[in-house]
Amino acid sequence: MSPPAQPGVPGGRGSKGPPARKLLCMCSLSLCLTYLCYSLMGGTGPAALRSPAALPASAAPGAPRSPTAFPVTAAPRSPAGPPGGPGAPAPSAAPPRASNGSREGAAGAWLRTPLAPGEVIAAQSGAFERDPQESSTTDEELSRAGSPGSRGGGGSSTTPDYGEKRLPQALIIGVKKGGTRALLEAIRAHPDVRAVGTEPHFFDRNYEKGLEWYR
Ligand SMILES: Nc1ncnc2c1ncn2[C@@H]1O[C@H](COP(=O)(O)OS(=O)(=O)O)[C@@H](OP(=O)(O)O)[C@H]1O
Repeated sequence: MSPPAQPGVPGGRGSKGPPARKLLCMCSLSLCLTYLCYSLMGGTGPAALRSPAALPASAAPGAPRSPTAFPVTAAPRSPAGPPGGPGAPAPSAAPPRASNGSREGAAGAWLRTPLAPGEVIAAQSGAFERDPQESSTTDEELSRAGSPGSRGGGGSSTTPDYGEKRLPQALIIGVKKGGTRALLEAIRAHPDVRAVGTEPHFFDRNYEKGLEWYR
């Protein structure tokens, strides 16, 4: 029969409480001091004064510290992002864009090189800007060149600006949203191609108007 342990006596049952609490307090205090020192040395801005509870788990005391794990000291962004990532610049291996705005250069760049989202519009507009001397023809140009009733049939089949009106040598047929416009624009980039600007819908809507209208 052993005597009951006296509180405060080392080795006693009751003596476990106070030292454990003291140890816990010391640990907490040291953690607080560590965090305070870390904030003063490396932290800047109001976020440095956040309480540890507000920190993410990766920045909690005891977790491995790294510059990116701490929200205040964000890692400096490198000027060039990862290759292929969103917003990444075009690879340097890509052929250079034509700077003189020539049709061949722009069209070639459009056809051969992957373009950044912002470049698509510029390249396309450069590629398909047509001067009056160009052989490609749009409906608007045809109607401007001919008389108002030139498509109504019975008129002359020649225009002063574009020569003889001829039936097409090739047709692009496709379902709606099948990419026919993209195909047309790609083919139209060739200087020897004349093409209508809008779909004439001859076979499905305007067949009754006849071939004179279609020319
Ligand atoms: N190469 C290629 N690959 C995948 N998708 C492509 C391609 N070229 C064109 N498109 C898409 O086709 C849609 C336009 O098709 P159309 O020109 O036939 O449209 S229309 O019916 O004449 O209005 C249009 O789709 P939406 O943007 O959804 O309308 C184009 O983005």
